[in-house]
Amino acid sequence: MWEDHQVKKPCPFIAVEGAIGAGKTTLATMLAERFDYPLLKEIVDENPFLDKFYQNIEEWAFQLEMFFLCNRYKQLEDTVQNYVSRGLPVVSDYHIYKNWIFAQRTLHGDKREKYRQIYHLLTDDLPKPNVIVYIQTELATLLKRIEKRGRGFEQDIDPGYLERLIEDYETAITQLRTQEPDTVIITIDGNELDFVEHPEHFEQIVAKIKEHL
Ligand SMILES: Nc1ncnc2c1ncn2[C@@H]1O[C@H](COP(=O)(O)OP(=O)(O)OP(=O)(O)O)[C@@H](O)[C@H]1O
Ligand SMILES: Nc1nc(=O)c2ncn([C@H]3C[C@H](O)[C@@H](CO)O3)c2[nH]1
Repeated sequence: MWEDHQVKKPCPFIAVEGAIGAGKTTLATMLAERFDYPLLKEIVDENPFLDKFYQNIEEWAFQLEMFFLCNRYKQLEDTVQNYVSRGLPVVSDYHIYKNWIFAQRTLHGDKREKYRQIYHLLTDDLPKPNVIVYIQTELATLLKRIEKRGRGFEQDIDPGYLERLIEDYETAITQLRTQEPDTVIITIDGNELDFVEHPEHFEQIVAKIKEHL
């Protein structure tokens, strides 16, 4: 029974975030299994714009960002309906804010402004994750992981683009801490903690998350 002074914690809605290849899908999958929560996973293989985008970012950015936004909006709408609004936990390998992080990097001028308006219209009233697990990584780690995963269209990604995204993520996480003070943000050192090879590293992450559930 809850005493008066106890505050009931919200149902876990956990998002794993980090730059390209940081290990979001890997960690989110492991967490979903460990906590026995459903996993909300990004669809990559059916994206018709990704390889074109990496060949010519200027030309394809708007189509790609809109595609990601609409897809994630639909996925999250379903997730809210099936889980969040029913008080059921869920773990996701992205946070919707990621759309705006990327769009600010890839879109400029009029297109960015149009995107910004649509982004807010679609996402402002969506329930947001209450726990963010942020995998912080340096460039060398990302390059290694991208190579290891071996997706053809990512092999020629400009390291400068990744470097800027690492900085964009740092800025975004700092902003989220201020804008959403009730959201728990757990930062993981993705260079030092290897939750794939070292079970004890995974246990450390699980223990940290459990403190907030
Ligand atoms: N801690 C880790 N140690 C070693 N390899 C890892 C680790 N985390 C992920 N990997 C490997 O790195 C690659 C990228 O991982 P993953 O697909 O989970 O990244 P992601 O952040 O979801 O990527 P994206 O941004 O493209 O969605 C995969 O081959 C995965 O097996
Ligand atoms: N431009 C852009 N905007 C996004 O919202 C976005 N989300 C993911 N990605 C890229 C990273 C991986 O290559 C690949 C799989 O995550 O897709 C994105 N690229």
